[in-house]
Amino acid sequence: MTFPKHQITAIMGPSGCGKSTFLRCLNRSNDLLPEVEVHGKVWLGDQNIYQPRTNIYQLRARVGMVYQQPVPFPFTIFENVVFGLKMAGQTDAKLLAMRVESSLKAAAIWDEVKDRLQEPAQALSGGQQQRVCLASVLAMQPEVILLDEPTSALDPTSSASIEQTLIALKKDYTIIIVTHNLQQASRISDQIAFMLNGDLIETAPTKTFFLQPQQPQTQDYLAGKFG
Ligand SMILES: Nc1ncnc2c1ncn2[C@@H]1O[C@H](COP(=O)(O)OP(=O)(O)OP(=O)(O)O)[C@@H](O)[C@H]1O
Repeated sequence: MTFPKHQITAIMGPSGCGKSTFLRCLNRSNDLLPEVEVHGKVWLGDQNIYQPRTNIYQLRARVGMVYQQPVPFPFTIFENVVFGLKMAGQTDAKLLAMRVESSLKAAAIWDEVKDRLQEPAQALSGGQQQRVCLASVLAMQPEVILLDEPTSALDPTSSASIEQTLIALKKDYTIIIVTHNLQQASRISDQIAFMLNGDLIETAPTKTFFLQPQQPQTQDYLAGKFG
C-alpha cells in the first residue's frame, strides 16, 4: 500500500490484528524486539528502509513516532522537546530555543506551556503530555509521523485538540495513525487501511471505505459483527 504525502491514513482493525506491529515496521521500531522478523520492503521516497545500509537514527528522525501513552522523560518541557536534537549532536542554544517554540506551536500547546518551559513535563495533564510528545517528534523535522492510538488514554476535549492538531499538521507532514475509533477515522483521515488477523484486507479513501466497503470482512466489521 502507499501512504500519500500530506494525507492522513488511518489503520483500523480489531484488537490484536497487528496494527501496532505493522506501524512499527514503518520506522523499524520492531528492530528493538528480537522476536519480530520483518519480510518485504518499505519505501521512503526511493529508499528501501530495510536495506542494510540504512542509518536507523536518521530514519527515525525522518519517520517519527508518537505512542499510545504519553511518556515524557523526567525532564523539563524544554528538555523533552530538544532531547532528540541534542542526541543528534545539536548544541546551538538559539536554534534549540527556536525549535522548541516552533514545535510546541505546531503541536498546539505553546500558549499553555510557554511560561512553564522549565517545569517538569510529567506535571502536565495527559493531553498536554501527548502534545509535548508530539512536539518532541516535530522538533526533529520529520517527513512522516506515526501515531499509535494517541488519543485512547485521553478525555474527549484533549482528543479533539489532538485531532485538530493532526488535521492542521497534514499540510506539512504525511501522517499514519492507528485508531480503534471509527468516528475519529472518519473525522480526520483521508484514507483507511483495514487489517484483520495480520492481513491487509482493504485500503480505500475514507468516504468510500465507509459508504462502499468492497470486502465482506470490512462490511462485517463496519456492521459491528466483530472488533
Ligand atoms: N504479522 C504478524 N505475524 C505474527 N504475529 C503478529 C503479526 N502481527 C502482529 N503479531 C502479534 O500479534 C499480537 C498483536 O499485535 P499488535 O499489538 O500489533 O495488534 P494491534 O492490532 O495493535 O492490537 P491492539 O489493537 O489490541 O493494540 C502481538 O503479540 C504481535 O506480536
